[in-house]
Amino acid sequence: MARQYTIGIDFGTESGRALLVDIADGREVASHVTPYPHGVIDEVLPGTGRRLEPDWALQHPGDYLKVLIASVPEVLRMSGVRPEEVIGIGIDFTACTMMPLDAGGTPLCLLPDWSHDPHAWVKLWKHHAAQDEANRLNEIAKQRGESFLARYGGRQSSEWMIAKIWQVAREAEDVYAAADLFMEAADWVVLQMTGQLVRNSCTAGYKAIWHQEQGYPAHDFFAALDPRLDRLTETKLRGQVLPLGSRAGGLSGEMAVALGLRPGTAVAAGIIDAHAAVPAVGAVMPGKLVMAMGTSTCHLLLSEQEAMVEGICGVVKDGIVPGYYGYEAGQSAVGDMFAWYVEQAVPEYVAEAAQEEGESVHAYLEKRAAAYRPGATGLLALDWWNGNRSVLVNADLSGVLIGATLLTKPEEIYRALLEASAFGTRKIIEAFVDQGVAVDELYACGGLPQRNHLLMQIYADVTGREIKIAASTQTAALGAAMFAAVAAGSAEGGYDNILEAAARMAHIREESFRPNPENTAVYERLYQEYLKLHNYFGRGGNSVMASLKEMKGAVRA
Ligand SMILES: Nc1ncnc2c1ncn2[C@@H]1O[C@H](COP(=O)(O)OP(=O)(O)O)[C@@H](O)[C@H]1O
Ligand SMILES: O=C(CO)[C@H](O)[C@H](O)COP(=O)(O)O
Repeated sequence: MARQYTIGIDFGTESGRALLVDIADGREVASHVTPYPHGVIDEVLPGTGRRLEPDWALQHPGDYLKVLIASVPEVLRMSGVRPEEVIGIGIDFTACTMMPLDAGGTPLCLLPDWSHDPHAWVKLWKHHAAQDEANRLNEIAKQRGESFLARYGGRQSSEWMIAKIWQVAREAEDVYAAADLFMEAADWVVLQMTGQLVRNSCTAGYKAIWHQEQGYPAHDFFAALDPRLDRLTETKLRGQVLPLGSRAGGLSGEMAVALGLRPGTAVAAGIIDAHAAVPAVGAVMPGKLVMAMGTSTCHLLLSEQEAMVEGICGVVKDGIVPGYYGYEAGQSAVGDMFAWYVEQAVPEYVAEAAQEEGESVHAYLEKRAAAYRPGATGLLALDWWNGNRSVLVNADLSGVLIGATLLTKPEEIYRALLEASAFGTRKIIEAFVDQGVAVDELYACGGLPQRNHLLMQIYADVTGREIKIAASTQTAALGAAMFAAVAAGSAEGGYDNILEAAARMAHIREESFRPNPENTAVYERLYQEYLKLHNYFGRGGNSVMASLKEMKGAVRA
């Protein structure tokens, strides 16, 4: 039988990558990465010289199209696969990464009238400047007893759709008025490929308070937030919400030419990047916690029950795999926090020594940090360099390091940061377990498990659990390629559902990380200290971090 392929495209924080996959067995035939030319725009708005305020993080939508146009033809060229052998294309995206569009579907930032206004640009998932709106939204929803809050761990995050839209309405009323639609970047790219205005149930469910049976919250909730938001859901958020694995449409003629594929090739509804990784490691049944570890970490878990778990990002029925409640929790800086240390804080001699040894600063520090036993550094950190996503859901929180002395070495601090991120994950696991949502096995995927073995061993030791590692280094793209095979359907040689696709296409590595009982015992004690710090700075009205942030804003203004 002729071979058939799908292409999964993973739109990450810094770059997008296309992966061409053989759907018979998930073999990854070719992949190609296109860095976003504009990267993450968090200091100066392009073309204007205008400085952005702290906590802003924007992107250029043209960069996403560059990924399509550069990487898709490239994987076809590298593999020699013919267009007629590609039966589907699927995308996954960071989320909530959203933008305002005009009535023709053009992002406002691409129009000369609006390009000077930061609110016209794509707000990346880690844009945290809508914290005020998120705080107010949470207060109002709580006062009104809105039942949706329980599905989001009790709080909506500043990273998500409604807070971000409300920030536009409050700070740039003209941009808000000019926006015909607000769209997730995932859905906008699908719109560009197919001409179909559809939304996917994954971003709508996790990021925009949409519920499969109840839809969006009622008008009076939005009106209570702000009269301008009154009809938001049937105007600027309109569009049919499609379940995962649906065929959003066929590739348009123009896009087919640009990408080198057949017109009409099935395009799947989009999915959040981290969520796409779940089928890609085969974790399609309850109790398997998948950690998508990169710039940030997303924790994904399936369950047969819906429970109120503190500070989770959300629980969405059928949100990852049909038939189960899909839970998401997360840490908003993981790789980013290590990168901050490596790029901003290590002394020059470390960078020079790493260069002399022909390795990256990460690898150099990892090797040296591995020489310490748990507890030997005397350091403890809170991993809140980009706020706390779970379980405190507060972007105003910031990083802490205690125990430093005149003798503290850079590799010890590096190790303390790795440990802090592991403690953050353990806290999340405990939040699930405390509510009776089972966590039986851990799976890790994303860039970090492949790059940093010490990190993974620390995670196994801190959580006291074995960690299985994805075989693919492109799990999100592989998951997107699986959903593409489902969107194509069995009639075209694809699959009828994601369980079938996962049974054939998912792989994990033979090697896993197992906890070392001696290390686990020491980490148990350190974790209890971590909890004290966590609760001191994160709960009970302690406002140290918020005050510092407020003062910084006021002094810089
Ligand atoms: N050896 C390493 N140890 C720890 N962190 C690393 C290492 N190498 C890169 N990183 C960090 O990993 C993150 C990138 O992760 P990756 O999964 O590739 O990307 P993304 O999250 O954008 O999909 C960056 O923040 C980078 O600084
Ligand atoms: O919040 C998210 C998912 O819900 C983001 O998509 C995710 O955190 C992006 O991270 P990364 O760049 O590490 O893939």
